Amino acid sequence: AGTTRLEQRVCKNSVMLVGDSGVGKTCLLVRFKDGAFLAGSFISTVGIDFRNKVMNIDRLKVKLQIWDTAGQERFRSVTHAYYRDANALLLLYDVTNRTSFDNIKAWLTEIHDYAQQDVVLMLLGNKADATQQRVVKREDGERLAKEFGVPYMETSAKSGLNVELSFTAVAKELKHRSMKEPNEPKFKLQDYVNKEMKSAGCAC
Ligand SMILES: Nc1nc2c(ncn2[C@@H]2O[C@H](COP(=O)(O)OP(=O)(O)OP(=O)(O)O)[C@@H](O)[C@H]2O)c(=O)[nH]1
Repeated sequence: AGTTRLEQRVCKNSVMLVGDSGVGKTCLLVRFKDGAFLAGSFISTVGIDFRNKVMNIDRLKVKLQIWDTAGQERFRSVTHAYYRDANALLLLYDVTNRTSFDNIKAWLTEIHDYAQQDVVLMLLGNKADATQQRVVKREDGERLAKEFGVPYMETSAKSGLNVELSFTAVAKELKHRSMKEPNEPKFKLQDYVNKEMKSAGCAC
């Protein structure tokens, strides 16, 4: 008695997906939650929506409440209100859309203005499967991420590339922050992601 069994502890967190309209936020969430890709016509998110997912991280249940925001400008005031409750943000651009990449700096300003100072943040270059239409090089994404000190990787909601990994990395960081075991080394999100991609033999 008195000892908390690690498996029974639940760590609850809110993760928010942000980025321009059409970058693939809804598709990324659906791929992560249901393992499927929403092919066909593009239905823009209205306002905000959320889905829950429980992940097992180092024998601990990490409950993620994932908020899918509308990228369209006209819903910006709605999403602003949700930033302060977010523990983590996945900021997406579309590698086939230069404007969505150029807008990342504006998104970072918005995050700075509205989100918690210590929010876990990761930049994702989505639609990495679309090699023919690609206009933003991986190196450009890497450079930008480095400039702002944000972990980064490319994803594809269509092929599933790095989708699980991006959410796992964020969940691990959140778990480490809230329930660090004594003598546990500090978790470095970018190092974890790099290691996982390397062991998966990812050429990206
Ligand atoms: N090739 C490819 N297409 C994708 C990918 N992810 C999303 N798409 C397509 O991009 C379009 C927009 O996807 P959504 O997920 O609805 O975009 P969103 O960011 O949620 O857009 P808003 O709700 O308006 O903010 C859809 O036509 C998707 O099929 C991907 O990884 N690869």
